[in-house]
Amino acid sequence: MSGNTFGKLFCVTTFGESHGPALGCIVDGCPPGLEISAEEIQLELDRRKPGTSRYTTQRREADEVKILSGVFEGKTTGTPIGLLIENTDQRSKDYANIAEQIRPAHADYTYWAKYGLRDYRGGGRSSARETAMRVAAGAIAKKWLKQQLGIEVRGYLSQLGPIKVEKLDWSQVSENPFFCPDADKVPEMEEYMQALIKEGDSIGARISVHASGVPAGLGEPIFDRLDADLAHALMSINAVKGVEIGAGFASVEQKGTEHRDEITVEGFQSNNAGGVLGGISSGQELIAHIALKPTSSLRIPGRSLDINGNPIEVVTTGRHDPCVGIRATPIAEAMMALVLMDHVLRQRGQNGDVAFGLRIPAGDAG
Ligand SMILES: Cc1cc2nc3c(=O)[nH]c(=O)nc-3n(C[C@H](O)[C@H](O)[C@H](O)COP(=O)(O)O)c2cc1C
Ligand SMILES: C=C(O[C@@H]1CC(C(=O)O)=C[C@@H](OP(=O)(O)O)[C@H]1O)C(=O)O
Repeated sequence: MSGNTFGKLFCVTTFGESHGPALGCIVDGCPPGLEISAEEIQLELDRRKPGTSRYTTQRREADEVKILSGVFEGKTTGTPIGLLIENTDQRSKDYANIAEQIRPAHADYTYWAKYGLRDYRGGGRSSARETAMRVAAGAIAKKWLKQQLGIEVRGYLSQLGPIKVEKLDWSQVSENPFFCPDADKVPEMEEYMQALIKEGDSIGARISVHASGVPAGLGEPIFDRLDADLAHALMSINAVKGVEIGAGFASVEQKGTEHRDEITVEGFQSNNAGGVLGGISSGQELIAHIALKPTSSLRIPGRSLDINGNPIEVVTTGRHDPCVGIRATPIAEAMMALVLMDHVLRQRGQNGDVAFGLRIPAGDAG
């Protein structure tokens, strides 16, 4: 298997390269009867697409999605859903000069080592352009989760380089190109990015994703723990170098009395667990964070080798995101939604829709 499919009962396979004619995916396992339209999927794709602000890659793609199969008279039929997006603004000639060069920190070297050839036009298959299809599939999962269980998956930019976001106002997230939930931080981010773009350098970022309305009991106890599947899904996004669930690495400095989420009749009093205990959802908000590395394609010269091992100085042309994290929020949301839908279907398959045992309120902590 070539590792292009994600999920067990709800599976997504993607195909396509950044500069090929099109990108596509097959979404398999979606139950019949879900009302879904290309327009609804488009709304999610428009949140991710390139070229929408001066702080992202200037490649202009409409990312217009076509539904090829699996939907009849506006409803899913239960058969594979085929989705397609045509590439329209490739400008592959911009990459001719790096066809035989290895960009440090991109996938050029490892694709060459594994396959002995690579599509150098843009990042080829390794370009995050592929994530458009994950967002399209995620739109289906989001709609189904909301309709079936009232689950809502939302994300935001929680840090851009040195700028940390402390305030979480969900109404602000869609009001700025950064997905920043604190309006007061936006001017600082703009100023930071303008200086960075002038320099020609790039920067890392942190994205946080929450799912509300997740019932207790989703997940598996051992290998396919909900948190393990979530970490897998989020780590599979290009440029992700770290995943945290709940308190994550801050747990290292916590004492047990601080970390344990105490329970009263009102519910959980905190959410350090991030909504998962023993690999199974606790009914609290499911919370994850990801660290994205700075973009590797830079116009500032850097030392490297060509594919024959000769020392070179790489200068990358083409159109690139100065901070890939700025566009990663819808992708992280999509991956969380895909995991949740898969686990809801698995729970129903094994246990029916029955809620067993005590239900503890999520509490104010989420
Ligand atoms: C939304 C998004 C946009 C990206 N844009 C670029 C880009 O414009 N240029 C680039 O070199 N890398 C970009 N990347 C990162 C590369 O896709 C990634 O570094 C590459 O696939 C190598 O994989 P790795 O970083 O996960 O090891 C982007 C990643 C994401 C998630
Ligand atoms: C086109 C998109 O972003 C691209 C992600 C990307 C990369 O290396 O990941 C590199 C750039 O494109 P190319 O593949 O042409 O080098 C970005 O513009 C997109 O997200 O739709």
